[in-house]
Amino acid sequence: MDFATATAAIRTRVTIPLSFVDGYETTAEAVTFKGLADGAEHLALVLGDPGRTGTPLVRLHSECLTGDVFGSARCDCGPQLREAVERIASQGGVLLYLRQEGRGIGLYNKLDAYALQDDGLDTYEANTALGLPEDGRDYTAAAQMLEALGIGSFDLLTNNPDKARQLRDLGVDVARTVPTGVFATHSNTRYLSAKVRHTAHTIALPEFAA
Ligand SMILES: Nc1nc2c(ncn2[C@@H]2O[C@H](COP(=O)(O)OP(=O)(O)OP(=O)(O)O)[C@@H](O)[C@H]2O)c(=O)[nH]1
Ligand SMILES: [Zn+2]
Repeated sequence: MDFATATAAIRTRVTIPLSFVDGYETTAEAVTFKGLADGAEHLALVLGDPGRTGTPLVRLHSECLTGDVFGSARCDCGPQLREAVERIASQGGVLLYLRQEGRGIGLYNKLDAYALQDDGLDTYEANTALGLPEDGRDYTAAAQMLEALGIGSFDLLTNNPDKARQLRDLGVDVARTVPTGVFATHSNTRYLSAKVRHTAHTIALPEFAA
């Protein structure tokens, strides 16, 4: 890895048994860090055996309190997170749970943006109308976490081309991107189609969402 940021170090590793409401169970090693570039409390979950298949699977999941915790149907973050845990546990790899709520603008700003969306703006236009970036995420801390964990070349589970682009620009060895699931419903179609329009996400939208 070759990026111009100080190296981060592992702070604590602790085992957490995971038990989901649908019955799926696995075990994660939760890892915390010292010296992350943005000072946030990002968390890594090491799942399965990352060295077993030769190519670990990695996901950078940005925090979404409403979707991840409360099951909000305005987005598909909750089902994506659930899918990622199982796929990574099966291949072996790491889920980076990044504290980048609302694509980096924070929870309250995201909810302000939701209110503007209810008046007709799309998810990116609403950020701009608030004087905030469409997508304020920087993945330097993610690169530091992968380096501290000793993850070399890996598959990146994402439909967002900016994640792979930023990591590669930081010198991270993304072998290939693997598409993450898209969980389209009538409630989140505007959110998904805005991703395709604004950030060229590789999402095949179902008929009702296109
Ligand atoms: N500002 C804003 N953020 C949103 C909105 N809906 C969801 N988010 C945030 O978008 C982020 C979704 O992150 P990710 O799951 O990494 O999704 P992604 O960037 O599309 O990338 P992939 O899922 O990897 O393809 C989370 O931080 C959510 O809180 C919205 O309407 N406005
Ligand atoms: Zn979400």
